[in-house]
Amino acid sequence: MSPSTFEDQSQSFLDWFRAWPGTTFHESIKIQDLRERGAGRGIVATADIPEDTVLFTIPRKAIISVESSELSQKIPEVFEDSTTALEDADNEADEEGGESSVTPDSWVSLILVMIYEYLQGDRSAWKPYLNVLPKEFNTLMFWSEGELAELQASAITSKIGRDEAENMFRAKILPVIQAHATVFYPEGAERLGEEQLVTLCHCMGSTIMAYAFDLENDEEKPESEDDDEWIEDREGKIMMGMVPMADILNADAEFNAHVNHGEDALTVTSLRPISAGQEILNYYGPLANGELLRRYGYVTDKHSRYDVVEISWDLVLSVLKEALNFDEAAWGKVVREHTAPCQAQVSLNARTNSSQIGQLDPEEIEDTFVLDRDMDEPDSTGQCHDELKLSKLPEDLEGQISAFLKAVRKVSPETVPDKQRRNQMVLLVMKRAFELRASQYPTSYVQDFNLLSHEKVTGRQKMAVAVRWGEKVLLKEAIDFAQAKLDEIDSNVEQPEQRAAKKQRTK
Ligand SMILES: C[S@@+](CC[C@H](N)C(=O)[O-])C[C@H]1O[C@@H](n2cnc3c(N)ncnc32)[C@H](O)[C@@H]1O
Repeated sequence: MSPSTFEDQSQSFLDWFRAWPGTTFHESIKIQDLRERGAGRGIVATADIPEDTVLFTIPRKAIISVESSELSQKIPEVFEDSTTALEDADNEADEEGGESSVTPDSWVSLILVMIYEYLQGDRSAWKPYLNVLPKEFNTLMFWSEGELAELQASAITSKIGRDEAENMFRAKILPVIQAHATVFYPEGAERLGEEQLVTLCHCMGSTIMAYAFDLENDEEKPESEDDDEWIEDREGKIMMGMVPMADILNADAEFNAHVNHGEDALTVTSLRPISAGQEILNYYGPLANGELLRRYGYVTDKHSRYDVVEISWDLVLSVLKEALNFDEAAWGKVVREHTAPCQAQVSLNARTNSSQIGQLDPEEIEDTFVLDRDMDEPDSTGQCHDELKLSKLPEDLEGQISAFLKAVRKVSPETVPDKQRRNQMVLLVMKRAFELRASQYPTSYVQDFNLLSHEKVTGRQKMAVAVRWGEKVLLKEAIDFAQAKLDEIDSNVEQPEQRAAKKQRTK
């Protein structure tokens, strides 16, 4: 019988883990209930731990993957190369949120394996581990319309892809399960209906998104084709797996442990001394809070260093249009000058020359720009040292506005008389675009700050406010930064009276 309480499940999972040949679990760590702060289970130090200590070891055999699950032996044709039913021509499977380094096949394969193991119930070798995997998720895929609305103008709402994921499940997962029902369902087990299967696919897809690892080959070993069993021998298709215990670790943008991929086992080691009571933390990468929420269903203060705001070129164009105040004919001419690969470009026959005169191939025009702080990643001990501050504006945006103003100069030389004025206009346009972008969020920076600092919001709403507030902080920094640059230009520009005084002195 399955253990019923949270603690019993943790204990039975730990006992099961220890029973695998080759596992280790350091005596100074324990699995802890962290639900009070919304972090599920985690692993905490019970005594001081020195740097470079092996905290636990997971033999590769204990990992759930296409290699280890008996499913791939029962229906090998499904997991075989090229002719397989999983072959993905249109990359739809990636919509569940897969990394670009991980092919859709890896996702589909692991979802199938996880569904198979789940349906086996007590017969699965991983049952105690499956028991501690989540049944409910805070990832954006599971938020209601009302909850998503709390994210306001954050671009993360356009990246959830629930429908695309569902289409992929129906196209690639359900047919395999239905065609091999006798394999997937143990004898006498109740068959799931289509909607139940889709729900199960969502559950497994989201578990994989938040828990699975890319199974790297042994880091020390040179790559060789023969014994490279952990990397599929298809281009860039890294195998994914569910790694028991490594995925009980929570994570943050500053962390103290690292998962090493060895030949026969994965080991988790401390990157620096860890004091008794401290949580052992892994690292998911330099993710903005919006992205962390989408993939993992939580946010942290430390991840706000990687926050991003998307700025659309359409918004920037609207600022340019308002600022230039051209009539429609002149505006149309500028837009054509800016974008069309016109005669001048053809005769110049060189991209550098064409961009010098403000012309860009329509395909070169960026639709969206990303504003971020371009912060360094943590050092080798998992710590960050740089100051949380925006230190430059998006260069690609600056370049595209500048190219546009060169086109303006061609149509109306007096509007952009020289380089200095152009630089000033670029900054004015960026600043205005950032202000307009901030105004797309219905609440202000200050209102959100009050909601958070006075604990007026909880749960999903609190996480949504943290995401949108972080984006507003970034926009405010960008507005202030552009203004400081404008002030700098102003203080360097000689006023007519200064020029006259200088002339007088040199007489
Ligand atoms: C790999 S699992 C870690 C173990 C997980 N806490 C559990 O109970 O199974 C990743 C999930 O843990 C949670 N998590 C990880 N790091 C967290 C953190 N710093 N704060 C809150 N929740 C966190 C999120 O729900 C995330 O999707």
